[in-house]
Amino acid sequence: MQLTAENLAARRGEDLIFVNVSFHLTAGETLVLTGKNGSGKSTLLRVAAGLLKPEKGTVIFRDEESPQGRHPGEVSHYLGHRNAMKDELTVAENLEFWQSFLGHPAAAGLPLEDAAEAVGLSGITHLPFGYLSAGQQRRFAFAKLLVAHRPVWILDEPTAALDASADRLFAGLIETHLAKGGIVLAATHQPLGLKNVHEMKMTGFAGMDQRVWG
Ligand SMILES: Nc1ncnc2c1ncn2[C@@H]1O[C@H](COP(=O)(O)OP(=O)(O)OP(=O)(O)O)[C@@H](O)[C@H]1O
Repeated sequence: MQLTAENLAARRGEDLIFVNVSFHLTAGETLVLTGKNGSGKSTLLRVAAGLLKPEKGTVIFRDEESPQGRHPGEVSHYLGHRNAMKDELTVAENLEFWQSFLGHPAAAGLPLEDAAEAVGLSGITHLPFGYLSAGQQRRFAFAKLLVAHRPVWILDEPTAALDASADRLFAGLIETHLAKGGIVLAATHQPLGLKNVHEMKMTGFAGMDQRVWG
């Protein structure tokens, strides 16, 4: 399994945000994007998730099922700054929606209550999402990644609004995903405590600088 980006460039409005961004990740690998506010981290993640068209370049996912390659958006979970949950629906209804929308019967995820337990919040999935605290909401947004299996996780500031125990819990869930051969592409200002992580420091239009972080 591999995720490859070649010479990506992206524009927001009139401005080119970055050019010549390339990376190659195989099963079990993580790329963390760092860089100051506005340097293009979210923009690159949105391009990888297929939510934004690149100005130039390609990003392709390949595995045994699709040796010719497919867009990673088809096989990714995207956790953005927002939680992508409806306040009026219960947690269970939200997760059921994502399970059927993102799920692939051949590679089922966890049952809802198991996913809730995995993020440390069993027993409250009957509550409307809007009743929950910011940290609880973020934990359930993360549970979305567990109810349907997808090999690539694209995470934009996954630990925003979380306490230290949730940071560790998310790091553990990410480690488990990587140990099973998953791929992670994440933007974060906080180290996630992962090992052997590649770092790409976004520097805006000037390009980027690649090194190992961990
Ligand atoms: N829809 C848009 N139209 C025009 N410019 C935009 C749009 N969305 C983002 N930008 C600009 O693109 C640049 C990159 O934004 P991006 O959100 O990718 O940065 P970031 O590195 O993720 O920042 P942060 O650390 O603050 O989350 C910023 O200068 C931002 O103002």
